[in-house]
Amino acid sequence: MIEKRYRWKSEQLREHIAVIDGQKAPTKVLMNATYLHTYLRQWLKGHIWIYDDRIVYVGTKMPKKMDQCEIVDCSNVVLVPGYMEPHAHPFQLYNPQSFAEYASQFGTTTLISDNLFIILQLTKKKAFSFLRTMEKQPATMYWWCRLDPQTEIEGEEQIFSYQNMKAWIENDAVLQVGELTGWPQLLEGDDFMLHWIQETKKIGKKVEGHFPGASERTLTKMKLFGADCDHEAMTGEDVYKRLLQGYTVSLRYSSIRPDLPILLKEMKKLGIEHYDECILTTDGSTPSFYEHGIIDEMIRIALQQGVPVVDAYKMATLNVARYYNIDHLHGSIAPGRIAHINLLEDQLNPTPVSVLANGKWVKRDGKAMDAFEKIDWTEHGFVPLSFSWELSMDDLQFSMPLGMFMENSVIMKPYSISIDTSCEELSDEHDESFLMLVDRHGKWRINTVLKGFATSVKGLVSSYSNTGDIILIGKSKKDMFTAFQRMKEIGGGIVLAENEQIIHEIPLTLNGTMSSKPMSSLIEEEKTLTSLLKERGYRFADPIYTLLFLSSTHLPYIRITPKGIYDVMHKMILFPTIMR
Ligand SMILES: Nc1ncnc2[nH]cnc12
Repeated sequence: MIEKRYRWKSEQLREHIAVIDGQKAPTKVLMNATYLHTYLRQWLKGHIWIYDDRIVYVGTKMPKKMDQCEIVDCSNVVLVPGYMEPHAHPFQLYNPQSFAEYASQFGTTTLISDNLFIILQLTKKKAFSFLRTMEKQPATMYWWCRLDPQTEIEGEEQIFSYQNMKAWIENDAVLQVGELTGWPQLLEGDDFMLHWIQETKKIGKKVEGHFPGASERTLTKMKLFGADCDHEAMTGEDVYKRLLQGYTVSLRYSSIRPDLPILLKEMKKLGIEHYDECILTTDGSTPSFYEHGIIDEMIRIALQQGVPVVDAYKMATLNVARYYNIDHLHGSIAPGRIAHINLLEDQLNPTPVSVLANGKWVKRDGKAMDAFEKIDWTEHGFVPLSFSWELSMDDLQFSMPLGMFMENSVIMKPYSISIDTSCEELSDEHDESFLMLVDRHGKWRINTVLKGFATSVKGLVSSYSNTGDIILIGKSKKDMFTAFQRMKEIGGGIVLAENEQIIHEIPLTLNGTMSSKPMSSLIEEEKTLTSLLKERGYRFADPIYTLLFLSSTHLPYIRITPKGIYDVMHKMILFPTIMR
């Protein structure tokens, strides 16, 4: 439950009215502003009054009372509403706090985020306490609730129990269910999923799909079940199909699918020049992808592709707010809205020089204002991993006949292993590596071979995975062991070892899945890891996503999961895990 029953108490609303009546001074006035009015689709000139965290007036008047009011002359800037990321996965090495803090510097001050890591790792009580803490930050944090774990785990029924689902869906900070990675089950008759879709729609919240490559028929059926939006369009044709079926379409630009420029080009060719039902998402990219911006970067691409200026901004503001039914709070510079405002040097440069979030300066004249509160992670149940079990060299036995062949960063196909895996170290002459997934509590393990990952990565260990279990990949059993021992010592993380030396590590001290460091450090750590892996023969776009999705069953064709090697198309475990 959210602590506050209403966004603003009755007495606060009376104060807002008192400002208009001249009995109280606003806290800030943005004077002589040229600002984008997303309802009128025009750039207007005027003064914007803010009281605490809310815009209370826009127009040509100045307030009667101005004592202790901060007056900001905006004649040299243009103002746009704060940007909204409608589909964040705030746990790609970063954490919800570090991501929000970093995103705010680029003007993205409202995030609607995946609850996957939270629902899998925390009790409901701890999770909701964390959500309440995040509400106190200058960025606005909303959430979406998964209906499936996108992997095969024991105890799924307890995590996605009736009580848990009901509490999550009814939580005021939760705006939608999805993404529906388990939609094939729904088509096959899963009434659990259908029930929660119905309950969600009943209370006016949204349902997001996950329909890559879906046919017109599937899109129609999923629409009939209740899906509202999908972010998996990979071509202009896909966008068209989704709009035709009445979906809101999230246009994506992410580290594994940087599709936006192509989508916009192809949309134009197909005659789609109306953007009101389109929104923009970076879909949980890995840290280094965000080096040059977040949603601001997507607006820039849209402008470069010739999208009309107002539409480019609307896709990042009002369209998102309208989709989620929160346009009374977000998406425009108008009375009643939360004071998320970006100050730009120029309407063609969407990266702001100054940013107001919840009425507070989070960036001023190009400088970060340190406005975010520090989080006590331990209090919220995010602690370094501790292990009460030992890995032994006996665990590193690889006698499986079936391996996983990487088609790209995330798509894996089954193949027959023909190399000798009884040796201590595999040759650098080929691209097959040992692969093991081991329970973070040490109860089970499953070993196979991964083809295509690299030619000379000796030992890579990661506690960063879909389920939080431990992945070991490498040519050398000794180096896999060395990396594992180091990962244990640092309380979780990604560790690369070679010749029994640690050559790189990314500590992930928040349950082994997220870093507590700021994004700027993390970007460097991730870049180093990627270049070390590339030097050793990793040839795809995103090794972090490879690690995350090795056990994710929403992707074809074969996965390594806590229940065993899993055939996605036939929905069956081919080789079960071995108890240790
Ligand atoms: N389905 C998913 N789960 C977790 N992270 C993601 N990033 C992009 N898609 C994701």
